[in-house]
Amino acid sequence: MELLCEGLGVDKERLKEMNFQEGRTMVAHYYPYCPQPDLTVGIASHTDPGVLTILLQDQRGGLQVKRGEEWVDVKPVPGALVINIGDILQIISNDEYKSVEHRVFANASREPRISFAVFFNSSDRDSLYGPLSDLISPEKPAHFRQFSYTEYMRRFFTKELDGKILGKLLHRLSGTTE
Ligand SMILES: O=C(O)CCC(=O)C(=O)O
Ligand SMILES: [Fe+2]
Repeated sequence: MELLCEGLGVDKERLKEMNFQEGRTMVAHYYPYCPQPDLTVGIASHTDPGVLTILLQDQRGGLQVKRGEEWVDVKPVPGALVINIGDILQIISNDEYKSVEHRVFANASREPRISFAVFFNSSDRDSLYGPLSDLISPEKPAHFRQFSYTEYMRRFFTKELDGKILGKLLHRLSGTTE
């Protein structure tokens, strides 16, 4: 978190106040062998809703991230952690950081695929979030409106996972703010 604040040039107390460490959740994923991997997916394309995700994947592979219009394999490296930027970081950084769209193929290998993710989310569900005031200026107005985490998660879970939903939900510049 301190590195993030340094990168953004904002006071580290600003992120501490948001209690993202306390709102962390760990999830274990188990992808069983899929005999017809061309007919389905492991996890459909999505961005993670929180601030950051730390992910440990095993050696089977299958995780991809979207770079521009291209899907790129995230090759498993023993002992390496994958850090994903989530939607909330994109919002509070006023688009300085972009959340990453990713997906997982169905597991074609006979052995199950296992991954562990730690999601850093807000623990304070009712406070209002939006771009940090230090990052807003006449040259760079707020790209997102204010919202509570409860509102954001309700919208996240009532939409199907379909690529990047954040722009459609809260982005002021896209013309589709709901
Ligand atoms: O299993 C993986 O490698 C990715 C899991 C994931 O994207 C998620 O839990 O949000
Ligand atoms: Fe994810």
